[in-house]
Amino acid sequence: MPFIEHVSYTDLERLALDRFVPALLSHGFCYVDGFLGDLVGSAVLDQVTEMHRAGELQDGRLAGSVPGISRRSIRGDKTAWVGGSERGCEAISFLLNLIDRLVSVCASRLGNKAIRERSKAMVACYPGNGAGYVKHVDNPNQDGRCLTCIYYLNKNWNPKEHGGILRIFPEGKPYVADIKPLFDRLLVFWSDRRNPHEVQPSFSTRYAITVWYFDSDERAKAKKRFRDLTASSAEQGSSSG
Ligand SMILES: O=C(O)CCC(=O)Nc1cc2ccccc2cn1
Ligand SMILES: [Mn+2]
Repeated sequence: MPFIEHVSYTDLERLALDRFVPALLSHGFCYVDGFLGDLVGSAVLDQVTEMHRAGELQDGRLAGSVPGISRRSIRGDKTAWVGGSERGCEAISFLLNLIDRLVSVCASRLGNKAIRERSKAMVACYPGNGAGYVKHVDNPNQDGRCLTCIYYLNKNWNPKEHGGILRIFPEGKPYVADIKPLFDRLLVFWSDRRNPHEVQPSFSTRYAITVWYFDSDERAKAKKRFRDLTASSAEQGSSSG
């Protein structure tokens, strides 16, 4: 059996191995431009703008409502959750399939991560009224989310005029990363406390699609903790009831 000189990797695998894996291991985040190309990227944008026009994007929810503080002052996005098989989401589904393949190539090289499942896709729109998203960590308490992947859809975005920068504050690093939400840009970062981030006030309509990939072990433990929590609170309820 002759030694194989080189295994021909697809562009996607090259992207994963040469760009995303090294950057995630050293900086904790990585983004690439031209992920889908203009034609397919524009098809995704058209489907998202149609969802917005059709009123399918609703105010983003907060974990707990804080009396006296408007939700909008914390996060001003409007969102819709998409599985990908809905009618009119074919281009979004293609995007999700590509990100799935990218992450699965990365997963085997990102240490002991068993990344086998993900959330639905969250289509988000900041309406451009100055709303943003205050500094936060996506997964501060081991809920299972391991990687955050955000695909941006904003053509001719000028931060000086439109704001809307995603600022990441990488834990323990002496710098911040200012990321423009540019059309056809894919950003991936660790969802945990390594990457606090904020969306600065946006003054033009700002679209993005986010998916979270789970570490199956952490996810299973989180689900068990939740089951035990609900079981014990139900017991307390019945005993005190
Ligand atoms: O659009 C961007 O550049 C990032 C916005 C962002 O951080 N969104 C976001 C949205 C979330 C929705 C539900 C739960 C947690 C969440 C964490 N982050
Ligand atoms: Mn976030």
